[in-house]
Amino acid sequence: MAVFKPENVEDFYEIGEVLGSGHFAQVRKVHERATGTYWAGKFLKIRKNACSRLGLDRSRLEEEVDILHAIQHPNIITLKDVFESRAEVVLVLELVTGGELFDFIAEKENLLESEAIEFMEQILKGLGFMHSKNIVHFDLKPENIMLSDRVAPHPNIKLIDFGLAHRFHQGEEYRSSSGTPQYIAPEVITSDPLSTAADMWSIGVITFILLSGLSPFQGDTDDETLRNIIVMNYEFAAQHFSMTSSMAKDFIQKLLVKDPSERMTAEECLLHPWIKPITRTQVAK
Ligand SMILES: COc1cc(-c2ccc3ncc(-c4cccc([C@@H](O)NCCN(C)C)c4)n3n2)ccc1O
Repeated sequence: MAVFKPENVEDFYEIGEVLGSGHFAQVRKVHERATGTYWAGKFLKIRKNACSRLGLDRSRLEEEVDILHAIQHPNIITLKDVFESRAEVVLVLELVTGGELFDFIAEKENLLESEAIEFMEQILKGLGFMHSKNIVHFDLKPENIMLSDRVAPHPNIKLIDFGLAHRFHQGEEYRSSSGTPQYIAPEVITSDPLSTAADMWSIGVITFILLSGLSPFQGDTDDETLRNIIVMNYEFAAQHFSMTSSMAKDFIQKLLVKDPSERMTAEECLLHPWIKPITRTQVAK
């Protein structure tokens, strides 16, 4: 069992304002007493025993911490410290101040293709790095993609929330029904073995949203959304995609593929002409 620092987190950090909260977790701004640096503290309630339904399972949290320790990348949030008290664990994380990509899109409705490409390239670099270490996020969505500084001309992307992430071991078969309906791959719904390809489906959905402001499979209920995914019921509606390049639509179509083995990988996405246009000299050859 992983051992986290038993010291009181408040001996080292002044606890500040709430940045956001979820079921069993709250994110707060924290001020490091020794250096004056600001960080983000993710405060998690941990189940007191296996029978309790209140709080998060500790083994799940240990996997999240192991994964965060294993992936140091400019486009993935950095974990600095972990403290544990009676029924609470605190992850001290790199603070990002640009908010969620979700809010950035909401304010702009949809992005220019050039802006979407810049964001997508960074997301794919972080994802490609994770996948190269056999780590899969399993909950990619605009809310879990944050911007370092939204007013910067080229905001830096940070992937967060590895609460559903999994590190695959050689030959392991892994199934999970967790995730957010709008973004989950068909194989998650049908409880088939999962792989890094499940993240690539989510990237297809996120790209569709970045360019149109619409969610390709969203129905009036979660059941309807899941049905739409299984039957691949989506379209590039003319009124929302009339100005979208054919390359962008080709990129999405090569990700929203039912067979996981046929989907583009993160590395293939980074070489797709929508992300990496063929240069004049390449054309001349
Ligand atoms: C590593 O895992 C997480 C990191 C963070 C994180 C890391 C750094 C950081 N700097 C600022 C914030 C922040 C700012 C406003 C709201 C939130 C949070 O409540 N919403 C994040 C997305 N949500 C859907 C998990 C987080 N964060 N959040 C949040 C949730 C996580 O599961």
